[in-house]
Amino acid sequence: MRAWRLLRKLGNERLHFQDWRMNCWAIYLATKRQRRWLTRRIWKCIVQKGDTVVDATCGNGHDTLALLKMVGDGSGRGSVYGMDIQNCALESTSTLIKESIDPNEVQLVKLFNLCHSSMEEIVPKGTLVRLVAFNLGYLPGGDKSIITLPEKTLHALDAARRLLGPEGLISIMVYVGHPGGREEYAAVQAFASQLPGEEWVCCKFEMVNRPAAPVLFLLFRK
Ligand SMILES: C[S@@+](CC[C@H](N)C(=O)[O-])C[C@H]1O[C@@H](n2cnc3c(N)ncnc32)[C@H](O)[C@@H]1O
Repeated sequence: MRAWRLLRKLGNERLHFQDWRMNCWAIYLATKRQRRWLTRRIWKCIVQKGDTVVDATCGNGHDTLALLKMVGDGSGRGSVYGMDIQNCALESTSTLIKESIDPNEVQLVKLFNLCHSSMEEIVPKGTLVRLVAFNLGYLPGGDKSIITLPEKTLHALDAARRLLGPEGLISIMVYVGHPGGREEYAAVQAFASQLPGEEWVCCKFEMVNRPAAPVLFLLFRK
């Protein structure tokens, strides 16, 4: 889907929610729930049933589950490759999925204890990935000293770039409020800025009057 079609679709969505809060989409980044809502609305415009997608930071599994619901069509098509470097995160993800999804759909998710910089090792060669989702930072409710690191994140973004098919999306939620967050933001910004404009449309949602609010980067492949 071309970027302008996505924006038009989002614009139509917005018409269903006309109230004072909706004058600016950026307001959707104000709370965690609103951030999730906006991010998933965007993913839904891109992801189709039967697609292959990657969750590069499974955490507690909320994004993995949302992606699974988007790709599963009840006929066994669609795949979600999920990874995290913490076993406890993968266990939470696995439990959430088993509790929330029809057992037939559970097998569409493949979870790996792996650094996202190695994501190319688990996605079968030749597979065109529709979406790669990054939710950076630390595991909510977990050890806050275990965070995503700019160097690994940059390798992972490069791997995601190679895996992504045409009209696909790399979605990156960056948290700037914890130590190291600003450096990671700068690294993601630098990565997005150097992607060629003929092939990529890169943008970000950023709260201009809340410097510590998370920033959503969207890298669309034309
Ligand atoms: C903000 S949480 C993700 C939240 C998750 N998307 C959800 O919906 O609950 C970030 C996760 O990234 C994981 N992580 C940190 N470094 C990583 C790496 N190099 N590769 C993969 N996962 C990593 C952390 O263990 C943590 O669980």
